[in-house]
Amino acid sequence: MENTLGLEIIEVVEQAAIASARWMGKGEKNTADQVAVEAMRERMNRIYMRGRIVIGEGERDDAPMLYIGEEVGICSRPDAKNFCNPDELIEIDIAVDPCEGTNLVAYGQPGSMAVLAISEKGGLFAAPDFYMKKLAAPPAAKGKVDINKSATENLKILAECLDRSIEELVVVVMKRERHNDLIKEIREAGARVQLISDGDVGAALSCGFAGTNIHALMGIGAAPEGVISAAAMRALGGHFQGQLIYDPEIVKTGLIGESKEANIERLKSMGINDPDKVYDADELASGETVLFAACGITSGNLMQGVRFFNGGARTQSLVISNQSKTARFVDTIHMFDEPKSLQLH
Ligand SMILES: O=C(COP(=O)(O)O)[C@@H](O)[C@H](O)[C@H](O)[C@H](O)COP(=O)(O)O
Ligand SMILES: [Mn+2]
Ligand SMILES: [Mn+2]
Repeated sequence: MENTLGLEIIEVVEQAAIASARWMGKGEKNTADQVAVEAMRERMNRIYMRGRIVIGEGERDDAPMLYIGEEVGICSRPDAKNFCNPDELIEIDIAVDPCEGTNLVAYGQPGSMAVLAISEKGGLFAAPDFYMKKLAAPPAAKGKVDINKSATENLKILAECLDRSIEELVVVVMKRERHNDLIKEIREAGARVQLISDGDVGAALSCGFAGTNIHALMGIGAAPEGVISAAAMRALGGHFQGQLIYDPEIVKTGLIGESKEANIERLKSMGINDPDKVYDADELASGETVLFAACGITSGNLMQGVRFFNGGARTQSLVISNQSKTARFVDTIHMFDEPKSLQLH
């Protein structure tokens, strides 16, 4: 599954990032998102694969493209037999966020990226469009920190695992009213907090690498992004746990239905009978093969954003595979027409 797909998905995220980056700083988040979706879908549909979107642009936006359940890839087409033998290809599930951090792109802020995760059919948790309480931490703390423990306890464990003091830890938390108590607790425990407005996939991913100066992600973000983060952390060997949040009182945004009871029913109808279950990375991304790819739209901790020059652009991407056990940073020059020069950096 991995061989050529690992290379093709780089181009998928690159094309989405380039399209979105053209709208960087223009204050139009919907356009920045839409062009990324179109570019991602267009490139994805040129891959010889039988893919199905399990996490996509679906529920929140009622999107017409890359919606949950959409079949993608040449070998999913009705006329597939003219191009490939679909029976020889395994079916794969795909989780996408063509523009993760649409606000970041629209306002020219750091940390936005085009991302996707891939596994065999059934290998990615088809998370409902709910919120998710998340805990991400570096590989050294895998299985040691625990989302059921308090932030204070986890910071003590994390400090031990990373052989540093709590004061030397940085925790990323989304700047939301629902996190006021969490932020207070982290600060009182002695750690430092990096508040972000958007983009918790990038924050989770940053925990997987030493040198980012980010040691944990705590708090509540969106569930689909949680699955994508889990896929990356599973492939990297980092820690990730997620727990669905279905009580509108907790998230304080009113975006997940009117009542806790109705949400529990909705989860049941999706086959989720234990709404409080804590999922770890191996459950959210359970497939034998898990591939993750991201391309920076605006610059972040791990990747530079898209840099346009006369006739071309330069991108930086990251592809992680649990099979080849590689985290590959890919630096690409894209030649649109005939550039007068090729930008080296
Ligand atoms: O920032 C985010 C937005 O993603 P996108 O719409 O693709 O640009 C995600 O990283 C977050 O996980 C999440 O969507 C956010 O926390 C939702 O929470 P809220 O803004 O409080 O409704
Ligand atoms: Mn997102
Ligand atoms: Mn998005």
